[in-house]
Amino acid sequence: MYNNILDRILETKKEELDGFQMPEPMPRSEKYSLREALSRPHHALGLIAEVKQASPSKGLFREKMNVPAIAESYEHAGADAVSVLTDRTYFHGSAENLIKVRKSVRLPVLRKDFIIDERQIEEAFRIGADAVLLIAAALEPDLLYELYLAARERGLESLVEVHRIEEAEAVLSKFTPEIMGVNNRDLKTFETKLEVTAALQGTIPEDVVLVSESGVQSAADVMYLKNHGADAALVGEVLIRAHSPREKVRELFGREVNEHAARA
Ligand SMILES: O=P(O)(O)OC[C@@H](O)[C@@H](O)c1c[nH]c2ccccc12
Repeated sequence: MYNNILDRILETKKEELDGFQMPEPMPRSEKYSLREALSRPHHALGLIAEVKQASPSKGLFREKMNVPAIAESYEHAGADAVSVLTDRTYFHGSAENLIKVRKSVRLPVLRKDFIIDERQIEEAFRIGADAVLLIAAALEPDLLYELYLAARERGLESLVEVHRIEEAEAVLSKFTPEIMGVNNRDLKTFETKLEVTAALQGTIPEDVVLVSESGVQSAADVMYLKNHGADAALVGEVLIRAHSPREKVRELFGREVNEHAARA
């Protein structure tokens, strides 16, 4: 029936959109640029730290999540941006979580969801997101480009996510996003291999900010990505599971990685 989890998620998303309610616009605070933040990161490798309570592959990461406290600890640890899952069904996310993060940090906030309809872009704008995720595996190139333009019209940036070279080439044959994500997670097996980022670095143009997503577990992983073309990493599970997200960021992105980069 589904050749991967994404097909199942997208079917649910389409049903959810039938009952879609557009939220009232939040008062917009300052606009933060994700591209700018990732172009001059606090550490040797940029960091988008993720607020994600559960996932289809791993289940629940935490019973309860103090979202403002987690977001603040990310900011104090030197994250360059915060990614917030707003998908409710499979990730226990919510628009409310994004609003809480928006109110807690002075950083770019990325809306992480399965966006297939312009109404979700308008919603992202209204709840205070600075950027949205657009998943190439979920969108035909024309629709992906339309949603990218719809985001840009609202002053929102897009992180265009690919899983393999063919997807990247299909996107790049149409337009060049300012920020691209390489998702190291195989949507069929849920296995993550950081080599996926290394394999794609030659395909993604130099002037595109390259974010490696998923599977980062250690400082060695961060150094590997730094040495294989990534400008930033998007990290969720290890941070959300950590007793102290702030300590975990320091362990993964801190001194050792900065010293290594300085020597390189
Ligand atoms: O928890 P991890 O392995 O650090 O992965 C984070 C992030 O990359 C992952 O949550 C993700 C990447 N792309 C997505 C698209 C939808 C939902 C989730 C994602």
